[in-house]
Amino acid sequence: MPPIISVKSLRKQYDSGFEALKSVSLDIVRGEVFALLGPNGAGKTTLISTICGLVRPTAGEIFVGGHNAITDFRAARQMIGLVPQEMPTAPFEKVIDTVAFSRGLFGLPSKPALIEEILKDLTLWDKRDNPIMSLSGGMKRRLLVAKALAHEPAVLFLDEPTAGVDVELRHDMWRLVGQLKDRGVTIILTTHYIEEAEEMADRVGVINKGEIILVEEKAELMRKLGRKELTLVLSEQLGEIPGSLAGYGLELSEDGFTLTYGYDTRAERTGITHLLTDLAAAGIRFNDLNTTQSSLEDIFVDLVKRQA
Ligand SMILES: Nc1ncnc2c1ncn2[C@@H]1O[C@H](COP(=O)(O)OP(=O)(O)OP(=O)(O)O)[C@@H](O)[C@H]1O
Repeated sequence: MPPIISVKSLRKQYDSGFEALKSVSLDIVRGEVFALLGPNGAGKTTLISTICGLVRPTAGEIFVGGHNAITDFRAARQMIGLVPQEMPTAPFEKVIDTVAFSRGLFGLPSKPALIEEILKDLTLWDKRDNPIMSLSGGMKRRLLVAKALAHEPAVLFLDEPTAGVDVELRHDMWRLVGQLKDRGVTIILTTHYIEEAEEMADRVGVINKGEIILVEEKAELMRKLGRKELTLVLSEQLGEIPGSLAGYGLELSEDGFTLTYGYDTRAERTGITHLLTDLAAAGIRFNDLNTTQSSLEDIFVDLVKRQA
């Protein structure tokens, strides 16, 4: 199946001369949830804004559902719903009117049953006749999603959907993304919260300094780069790691009471049995042990650091 979005050698140089995107190429698979991760200033918003036609690229091509987003802007834009980070100001407008208006902007006939369904899905139906300014922060966020869905887009962009919201709303957003995906909507979200990508994404792309440095299935990424750590809490303080254990690459904590052993989760032989035998031979005893697996967060920080 052809990708629903295809970005080819996209460059964006702002008028200041700053190059925010350096030859970015990326395909988005129909129906997937794609999380775009990157530190502040990496180019996430620039990339999204360029695909959505809000920022003009300096070079490169963008196709949305096969439509060239530059020469056939209207057809491409029609397929996209964009949930921005902030509410455009129309404080006195009624909730239901603003959502209906968003649909009208695309020149589509009104469809009250659809607007009702969207507002109900987003638990805003009871507030439909209230002015926007009377909504709580969380409701305003949901209203932004409702507006973006009003013209029945095939692709939904969520720019930092849960920045600065409480835990409950964050989980609501995650559930909502799941429901939309089930209905076949392709979702692209930017986030600083790795936990969010870990929770929702099928694939993860990492952007840093205007370049996509990695695109991978989330599960594959965690399998490939994931490391496990075995931590041993020692019974007695250890001054230094004995020479007989030098080959394991152990780390001794400053207080001399914790030994950490990192191993590759893919390795067939992790060496733990040998390590424990060698520890016993060296007379090192421990009271407790635990293992931890590196999270997507560790992997991400490591990747970005490597490129610094
Ligand atoms: N209109 C502009 N003119 C000049 N430079 C800009 C403009 N907009 C963005 N930039 C620069 O381009 C770079 C990428 O910005 P962008 O907003 O795309 O990053 P981001 O990854 O979305 O960051 P954040 O996570 O902080 O939102 C930044 O260095 C930013 O200062």
